[in-house]
Amino acid sequence: WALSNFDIGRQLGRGKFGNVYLAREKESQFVVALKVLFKRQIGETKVEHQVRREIEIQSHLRHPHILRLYAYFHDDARIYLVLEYAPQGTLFSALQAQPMKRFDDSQSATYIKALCSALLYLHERDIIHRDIKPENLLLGHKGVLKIADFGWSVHEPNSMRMTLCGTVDYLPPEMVLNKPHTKNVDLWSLGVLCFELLVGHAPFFSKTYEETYQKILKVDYKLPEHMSKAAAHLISKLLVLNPMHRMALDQIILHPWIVAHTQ
Ligand SMILES: CC(C)CCNC(=O)Cn1cc(-c2ccc3c(-c4nc5ccccc5[nH]4)n[nH]c3c2)cn1
Repeated sequence: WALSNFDIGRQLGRGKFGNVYLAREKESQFVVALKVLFKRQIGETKVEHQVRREIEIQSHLRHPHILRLYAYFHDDARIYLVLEYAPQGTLFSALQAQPMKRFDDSQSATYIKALCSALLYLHERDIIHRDIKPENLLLGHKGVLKIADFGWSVHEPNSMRMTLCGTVDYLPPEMVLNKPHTKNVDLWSLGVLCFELLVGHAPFFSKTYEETYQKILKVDYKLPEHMSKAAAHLISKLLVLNPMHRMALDQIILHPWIVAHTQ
C-alpha cells in the first residue's frame, strides 16, 4: 500500500504524534480512517519500538468491539495506519450530544457489556490498560462500541477534557501511586466509565489534579439521586481500592443491572 492508493478527506482527529483523516481506497471505494504518524517525532521520543509493538498487536486483533487496524505502510517521513472508520464518532461526543449529557440504563449497560466482552478478549491475550475512557471509544455502524487504543492521545477537535497527559479521572489508585499495574486497572476504569455514562461526569472529577488524586485514593465519590440501586451496586464492586477485590469481567456480564438492561 501507498498514499497514492487513497483519496484523503477531512481531518477526524489530531494528536501528539499525528493526525487522523477520513480516506477512501481508490480501487474498492472502501472508506477508512488514515492515521499519519511522523517518524521524526517518534524517533526523537524513542517510542518507535512501542509503535511497532502496538502495530504488531493491533493488526492481529479481531473482535466486534475492537477497532480494526487493516494495514500500515510508510514513506521516508511518515508511518500510515489504515484503521477502521467509525461513522458515529467518539462516545465522548455522543455523551455531550445527549439532552441531559448522560445515557439511560439500557444504553449505558449495552456499552458496558460490549466493553466487557472486548476486555475479556484482550485479557485472555494478556493485553491490558486499553485506556478506556469516552474519548478512546468509537461508535461504528448502528452505534456499536469499538475500543480504539489512542495510545497517542488522539482526540476529536471538540473533546475539551484533554490535558497534556490526558484526563486523570480514569487512573486507578495503584497507578496514581505508581505501583505496578495489572489487568485489574481495566476493571476500575470500567467502573469510572459506567458512572460517567449514567451521570455525565466522572466520579472523582475535581477542579485540580491534586483534588482528583485525593478523591481516587479515598475512593471518594457521591451517587446522584437518579442512579438506580442496581447500577450503584455494580459501580461499588468496581471502584474498589484493592485491585484483587474488583468484580471480574465474567461476573460483570452476569450482574443483575447488565442482565436487566441489555438484550
Ligand atoms: C498501532 C498503534 C500505533 C496505534 C493504533 N491505534 C490507533 O492509532 C488508535 N487510533 C484510532 C484512531 C481513530 C480516530 C478517529 C476515528 C474515526 C472517526 N470517525 C468519526 C466520525 C465523526 C467524527 C469523528 C470521527 N472519528 N473512525 N476511526 C477512527 C480511528 C486514532 N488513533
